[in-house]
Amino acid sequence: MEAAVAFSLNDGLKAAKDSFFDIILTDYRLPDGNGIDLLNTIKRHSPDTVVILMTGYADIKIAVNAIKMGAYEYVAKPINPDEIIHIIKSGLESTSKRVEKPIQSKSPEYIEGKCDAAKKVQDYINLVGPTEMSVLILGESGTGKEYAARRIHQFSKRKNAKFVAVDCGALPKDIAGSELFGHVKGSFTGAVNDKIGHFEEANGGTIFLDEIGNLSYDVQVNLLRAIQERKIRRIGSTQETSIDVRIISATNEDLKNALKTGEFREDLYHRLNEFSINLPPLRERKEDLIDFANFFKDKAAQEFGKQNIAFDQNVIDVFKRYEWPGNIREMKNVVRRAVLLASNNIVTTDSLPEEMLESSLTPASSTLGNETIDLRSIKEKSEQELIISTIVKAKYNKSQAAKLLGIDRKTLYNKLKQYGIDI
Ligand SMILES: Nc1ncnc2c1ncn2[C@@H]1O[C@H](COP(=O)(O)OP(=O)(O)OP(=O)(O)O)[C@@H](O)[C@H]1O
Repeated sequence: MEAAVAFSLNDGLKAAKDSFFDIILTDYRLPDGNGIDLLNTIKRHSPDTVVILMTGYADIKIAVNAIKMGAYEYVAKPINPDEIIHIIKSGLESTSKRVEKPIQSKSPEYIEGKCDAAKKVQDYINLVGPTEMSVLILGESGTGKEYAARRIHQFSKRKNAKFVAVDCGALPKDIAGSELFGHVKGSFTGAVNDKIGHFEEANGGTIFLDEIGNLSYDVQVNLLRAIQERKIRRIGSTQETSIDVRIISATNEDLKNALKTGEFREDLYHRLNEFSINLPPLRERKEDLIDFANFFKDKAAQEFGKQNIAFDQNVIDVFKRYEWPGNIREMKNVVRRAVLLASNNIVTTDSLPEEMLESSLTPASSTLGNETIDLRSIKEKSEQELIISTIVKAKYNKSQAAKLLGIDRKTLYNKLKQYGIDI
């Protein structure tokens, strides 16, 4: 296998135009653009190329978005060689599987959760599943909207028919209509064959439209017609085909604004939203956090052939304090990576991204708000920050941290208590 190196977005795109790449590793920040620009162009011209995005912590939200736009994986810096090799291998395997894999995939294992919000979600899924209602699932990125949609499908009479998931956010605008409704040969440049769309493919089953906020106005019009008339017309065709598809859609943005500005059609919104379900972010699912962590740990252990892996208590503490902006998906990635890196069967904070440790340690008292800042509070604030960064540096070993700070262990504990730092 050959590798090519490019140092800018333009050089990378040029190389990708000249030859086919199985896999592309790109930084998010490039001198003349960013990795998302690269991803967009690559996915358009070469959908089978696996794209892996490398990113610093501050870009994690962008990275989560990148996954939705078709990136195979994102890797937080600093890059660990074992980890990147593993990801490249599984990325390459995924392309070879993709060729023969039908779009409908078998239902993944599902954690219901026991916190109140999760129980409510489960009750709603049980209730609405067997009906024919269109369901709109709301929730931040990575909260499990697609998983919930599959669950609804499983609880429906359509469970033996197809569940077709379409990420509307990843559909290039100019081909979205053809992807959803199909086209006939010659209807536009590039339409070299007749093609059935996702709606026809899902006939008799359920279609899951993720990121509906991204659908262009034209596609919204066609979608509304498909719902109202239960018929679709392939692009370039005069013939209509009857379809019987249940629609579940999802969005992680507040559509209210798009409705107000007219970017999203209100009539379509009401058709899609006969019933809505709100998925809570992971940071609000404290009771379920450890169940998820253990679930992903066991899965990763199985994947990497490791046995009896356990979390160190400090890891659990960090998990509980961290905000999880990428929600369940982020946890899955963090745990999978940590299990891969774990030595001696214990996942320690050494295997967590450093930035995650730091951000989970910000003490509540560091937000000084609009209070008058006096010399004492400034001194105390820098003392707190120094204590925290030293504890992180000492990998949570408090004796070591005390030594580095030039104080004894007891004084360190007193300071932690005084500042309310719970490590
Ligand atoms: N209830 C669950 N049980 C087990 N794993 C889950 C559950 N919910 C989500 N996950 C895991 O989290 C990942 C992200 O879930 P999913 O793709 O459903 O999120 P999403 O909200 O649709 O994300 P996006 O907004 O980015 O499309 C899944 O791949 C799965 O591994």
